[in-house]
Amino acid sequence: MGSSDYIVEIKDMSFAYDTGRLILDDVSLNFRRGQVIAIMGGSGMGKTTLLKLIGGLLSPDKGSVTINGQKLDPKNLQSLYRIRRKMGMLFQFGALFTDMTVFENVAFPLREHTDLPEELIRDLVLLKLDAVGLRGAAPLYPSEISGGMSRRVALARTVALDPDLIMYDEPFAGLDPISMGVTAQLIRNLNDVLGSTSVIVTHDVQETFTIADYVYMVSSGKIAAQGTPDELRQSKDPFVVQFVNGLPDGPVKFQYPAPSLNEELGIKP
Ligand SMILES: Nc1ncnc2c1ncn2[C@@H]1O[C@H](COP(=O)(O)OP(=O)(O)OP(=O)(O)O)[C@@H](O)[C@H]1O
Repeated sequence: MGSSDYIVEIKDMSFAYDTGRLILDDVSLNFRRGQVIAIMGGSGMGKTTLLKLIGGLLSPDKGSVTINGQKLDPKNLQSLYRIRRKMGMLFQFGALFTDMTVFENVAFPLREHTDLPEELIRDLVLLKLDAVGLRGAAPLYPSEISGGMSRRVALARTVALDPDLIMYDEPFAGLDPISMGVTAQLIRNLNDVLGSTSVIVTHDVQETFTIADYVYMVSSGKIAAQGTPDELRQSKDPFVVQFVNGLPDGPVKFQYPAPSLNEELGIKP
C-alpha cells in the first residue's frame, strides 16, 4: 500500500482521442482511501474515459495518474499488470458468461489469476455470493436469473480478488428502482467490508447521493463542481442546481448549438 491518504492521485491530466478534441482538460482529482467516490456529468462528458485512464487502458497526453503511490507508466507493462491486479472494474452492464453457472462466473477471475486449490476457490466464491445474497443461485445459469440478480453476480465477480480499488461504470443502468437501491447498498457494503475504495461513474443522482462520500461533477472536460452530497445539495452554483434537480435547461443547454429555428426553416421574422 502507498503511504498517501489517497489511493488515486490524478494531476493536471489532459486527454484527447485521435480526433484531437480535448475530452479531459487539465483535471486534478484525488480519491481518499476507503471512500465511495462518484463521478457524475452528462452524456459524453468523458466519465468512462476517465475510468479507462485510471485503469491504465488509456494513457494521458499530459499529467499523471498515480495509484497506490505508483505512477502509471504505459510502457512498463509488468508494473501496469501488477497495479491492475488490485483493481476491480465493472464496465457497463458487466455481462456474465452465459455458458457458465453463476458459481463459475464468480470463480473465473480466481481461476485466471491465482493457483488456489479448488476447495479454497469454492469457499471464496460462496462467500462472495453470500455477500450479494445469491449463494443459493450458485448452480443457476445467467438465463435463469433476473437482470438485477445478474448485476449482483457481476458485482461478486468484480470483487472476487479483493481489489483495493473498484470501478463501476453506470452500475444502475437498466435496473428497476428496487434493484437500483439494492445495487447501491451492495456497492457501499462491499466497499466497507473489503476495506477498498470505490469509484462510480453514473448519471443517477438519487442513488449515488445516498451512498457516496464525495462527488465530482464533470462538464466540458473540466471538474465543474465537487463536494460531499450534502455540500452539493446546498450549492447555489447554477450548474450543480441543474444537475442535482435534473432540470432540463440551465447552464447545460437543452438545445445542441444551432442556428435559430426561424433561420433554419426560412421563416422571415
Ligand atoms: N475510442 C474513441 N475514439 C474517439 N472518440 C471517442 C472514443 N471513445 C469515446 N469518444 C468520445 O469521447 C467523449 C467522451 O466519451 P465517454 O464515453 O468518456 O463519455 P461519458 O461521459 O462516459 O458518456 P456516457 O455517460 O454517455 O457514457 C464522447 O464525445 C465520445 O464520443
